[in-house]
Amino acid sequence: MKIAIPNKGRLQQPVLQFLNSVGIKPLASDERALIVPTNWEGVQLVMVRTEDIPNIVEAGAAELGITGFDYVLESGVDVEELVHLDFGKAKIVLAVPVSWGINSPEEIKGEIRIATKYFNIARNYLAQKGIKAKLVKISGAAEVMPSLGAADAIIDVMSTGTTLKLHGLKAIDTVMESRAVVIGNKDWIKSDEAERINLLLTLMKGALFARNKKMVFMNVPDEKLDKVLSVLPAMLSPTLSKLAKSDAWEVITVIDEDTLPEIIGKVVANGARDIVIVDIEKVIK
Ligand SMILES: Nc1ncnc2c1ncn2[C@@H]1O[C@H](COP(=O)(O)OP(=O)(O)OP(=O)(O)O)[C@@H](O)[C@H]1O
Ligand SMILES: O=P(O)(O)OC[C@H]1O[C@H](OP(=O)(O)OP(=O)(O)O)[C@H](O)[C@@H]1O
Ligand SMILES: [Mg+2]
Repeated sequence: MKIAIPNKGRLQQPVLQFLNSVGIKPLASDERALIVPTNWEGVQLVMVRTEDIPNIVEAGAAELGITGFDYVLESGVDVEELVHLDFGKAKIVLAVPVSWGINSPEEIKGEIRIATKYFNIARNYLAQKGIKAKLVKISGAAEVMPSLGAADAIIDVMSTGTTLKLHGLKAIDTVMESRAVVIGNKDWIKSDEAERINLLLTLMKGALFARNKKMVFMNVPDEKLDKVLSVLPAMLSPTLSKLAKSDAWEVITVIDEDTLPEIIGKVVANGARDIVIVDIEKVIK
């Protein structure tokens, strides 16, 4: 089975870390190798350009691929969107010079030139909004185009907004939101690999679900148990076991990292003791 992943760029490291959390690790091979074996027998990583991954998967050259959702839309391919991931988050925005003094696309006057590498996404967006524009196709460094005079405005990817600001531009509308996604070839389900691909997808969802979640163990005296349970969330319900040598319970539960400080504060106030917090690797549902 082949999984197409970015060979460079900002998605490469998070994708490798994510695969690592699923248990797939590239085996050492020539640094310049574009097809890399992994510790999973028969699973190979195909290292290609992030924007080429949708086409490679659609063509069936790789059963699975991990890329940005923006590139999936832009390439207009017919692939399965299998698992939406929690990294590579960015927005595609319409940005104009701050000096125009406008705050929305409706305020744009006349026909403008817009530089973008998201040609198809931009064309659809402009048609939908009824904005008259000529698209200037570029392949990067969009922010410099207005000051160069190559375009009046841009449709480009933004995360912190620092690059826009640095170039005297301002986002006036969000065209789409993007993050990394696992895509699959439409025919994969019929392939010999279907069973292994399904196992892999289950592990991926498990690793994703387990992120930012902690397993929490605590001891609670019998008379405090109801009060402690009342402040605990759990996937189904907390697990309870009676401690052998005292009139107390061990309570085991899963807590979201974001809410952990608040909940730990509450259980301590309600009488829980000896609290142990551990990372969860995967949750298979
Ligand atoms: N701040 C950001 N800037 C650009 N892309 C981002 C950002 N945050 C997330 N992404 C996502 O990462 C992917 C871009 O990766 P890609 O490898 O094409 O470009 P890169 O990281 O800019 O590398 P390069 O442009 O040098 O090839 C897109 O799917 C995009 O949505
Ligand atoms: O909102 P920000 O946090 O400032 O990030 C957005 C910038 O990052 C990317 O540039 P990159 O360095 O990838 O160069 P590129 O445009 O040549 O791909 C993107 O194209 C923007 O320029
Ligand atoms: Mg880039």
